Amino acid sequence: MMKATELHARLGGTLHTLSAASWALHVSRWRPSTPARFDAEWELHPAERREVVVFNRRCYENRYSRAFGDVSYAYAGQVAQATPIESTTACGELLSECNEALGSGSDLNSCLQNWYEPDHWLGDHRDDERALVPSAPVASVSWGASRRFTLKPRKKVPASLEADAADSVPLELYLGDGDLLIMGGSCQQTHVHGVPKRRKKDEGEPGRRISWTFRQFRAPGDLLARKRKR
Ligand SMILES: O=C(O)CCC(=O)C(=O)O
Ligand SMILES: [Fe+2]
Repeated sequence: MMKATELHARLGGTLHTLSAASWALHVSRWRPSTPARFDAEWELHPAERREVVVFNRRCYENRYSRAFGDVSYAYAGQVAQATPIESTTACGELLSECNEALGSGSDLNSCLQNWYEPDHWLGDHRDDERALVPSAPVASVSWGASRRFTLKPRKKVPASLEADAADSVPLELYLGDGDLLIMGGSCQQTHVHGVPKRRKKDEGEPGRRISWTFRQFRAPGDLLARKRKR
């Protein structure tokens, strides 16, 4: 996997150091939308927000979301049924462009697409499902209205991660139309991230936003092999 500094040299943008072993690379206006493409993608949002179980309570997600990829995966207490990624869709195009951007060896293979109305948001969390390849970066592409995106050091990290989490700092970004964000290193172990509720003082006009988050799941056989070892 390419180092952060190499990726930065290749893609430009701003490289943010988050801790001794975590970083985020933000490239503005990497693959911008057009009004027609944005509207067509917006139409694809599921009719209902997903019902999820958080701390044993049923609730609805504060956004629309849909999983794409070859694998169904457990997410916030339920199993999201993933739809295969078609190469002709925006999701498919952006997935191959992200893999190309990350360089040879990159094998992102799944997507969580999110649709946000101006009053939608996403709480702090880590993309740390057990089925993900932990060393693979997480790449996201945003379209539409700019939204605040926050990365915060975890309050407590296990002893095994203390070295990686050394010098942890928070980061706040605005993700605008076409922006690429790559979270790398130990980011999913050292930090939580989220898209907070919009505030009046936030940058930009309130509007709709779509994001695609690309991640790498282990091959199913690999997951089984790991389960057996436990
Ligand atoms: O909408 C975003 O930029 C963040 C999405 C995200 O963190 C996720 O889907 O796990
Ligand atoms: Fe996430």
